[in-house]
Amino acid sequence: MGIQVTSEIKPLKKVLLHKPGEEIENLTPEYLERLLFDDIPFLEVAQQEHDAFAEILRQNGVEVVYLHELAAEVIADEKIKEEFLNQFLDEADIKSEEVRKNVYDYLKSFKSNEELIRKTMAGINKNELPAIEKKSLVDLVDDEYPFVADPMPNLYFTRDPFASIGDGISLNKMYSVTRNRETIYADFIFKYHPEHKGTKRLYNRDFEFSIEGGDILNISETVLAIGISQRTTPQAIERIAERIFFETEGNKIETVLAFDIPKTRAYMHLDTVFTQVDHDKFTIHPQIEGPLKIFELTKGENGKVNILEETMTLQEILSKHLGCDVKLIRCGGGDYVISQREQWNDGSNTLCIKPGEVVVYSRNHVTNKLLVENGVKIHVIPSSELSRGRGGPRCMSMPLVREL
Ligand SMILES: NC(=[NH2+])NCCC[C@H](N)C(=O)O
Repeated sequence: MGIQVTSEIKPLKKVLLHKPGEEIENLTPEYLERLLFDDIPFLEVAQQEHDAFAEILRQNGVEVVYLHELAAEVIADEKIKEEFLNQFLDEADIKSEEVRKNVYDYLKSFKSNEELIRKTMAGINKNELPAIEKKSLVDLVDDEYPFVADPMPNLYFTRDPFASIGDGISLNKMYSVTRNRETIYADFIFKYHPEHKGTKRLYNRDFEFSIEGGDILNISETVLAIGISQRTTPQAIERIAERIFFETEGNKIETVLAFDIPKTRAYMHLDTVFTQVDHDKFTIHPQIEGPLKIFELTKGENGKVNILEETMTLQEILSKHLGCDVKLIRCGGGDYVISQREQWNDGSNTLCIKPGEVVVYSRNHVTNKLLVENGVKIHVIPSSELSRGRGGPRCMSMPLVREL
């Protein structure tokens, strides 16, 4: 079936996850900020929490597939493996030819493709490779830095490197250098995996401007919402609208709604400030109620995208495009301290698995109680360690198939 996602809430059938691995143990205080973490999770517990997340999904009829497994299946073909290794090495920012050669030999020595993929994700420490004789200036200067290839600790946020839209994907150009390498895996899966090759690309990783999956919400079959955020640029949104309206076939989307949101870490993606939990209900960051600046992009004449600017409250804009009176549930109930705390721990980032049923983090107990009071069924997962990466259940999942 490939990709089939036309909503945020219709019953989830198949989802892509990544269980955090050794990449988390390669975080050190010095590089936390650049790697977009605020703390170092305890891996063993993070993995237990992640397993609990996957188990709840399975118990609710969702097929769970893992990123490293799909990628390993792709590189079972020797020619594709070669291409993958070269791509990985090209983008790993390896400073010298000799080191590159050593990394290549090292990766080639892995017997298991899953372990090989895991290694590319985990990062490669200098001490895993044979020592080189330091001849070039760069080898001599670069002595302190521990890695020859950086870890990719944000991989467990599978929501961001690509996004399912209808029967296609947006293969994203990421905002940060550290996350841009994550999109190599999806690139190969959508190029070569038997179940996914040939999937329509509404955006591509070699396009110029950044866009991330956390900003992309399938409001309905015909309306796609995208945040103009710290991570996603207005240029990328206009480009994806052109691709949808004029350059690719079979799309049902008639309106791309661009939401102008603050460009700060607490608001990093659109899904950090609101997520849909039922036909007519959303959880939100209380400070996003608006009025907000919204841009409606629609198909115009002669290959031009029409843009209509409006100022509306979040309640008005969502009601208008869903065709019903939408209720907004405030994260933390709107109390300043509680909402700041719970939103920071992704209290408004829930994963809807069917209308009115969501997966939430245990630590956001005030918001969770409010959801229940509002008739939403919650599936609670442990959250001490996973939450340290600043992403919640929606960020940690990429739906591949939802019921139509
Ligand atoms: N869709 C999301 N909200 N993703 C959250 C990603 C968090 C990750 N540490 C980052 O900064 O990129």
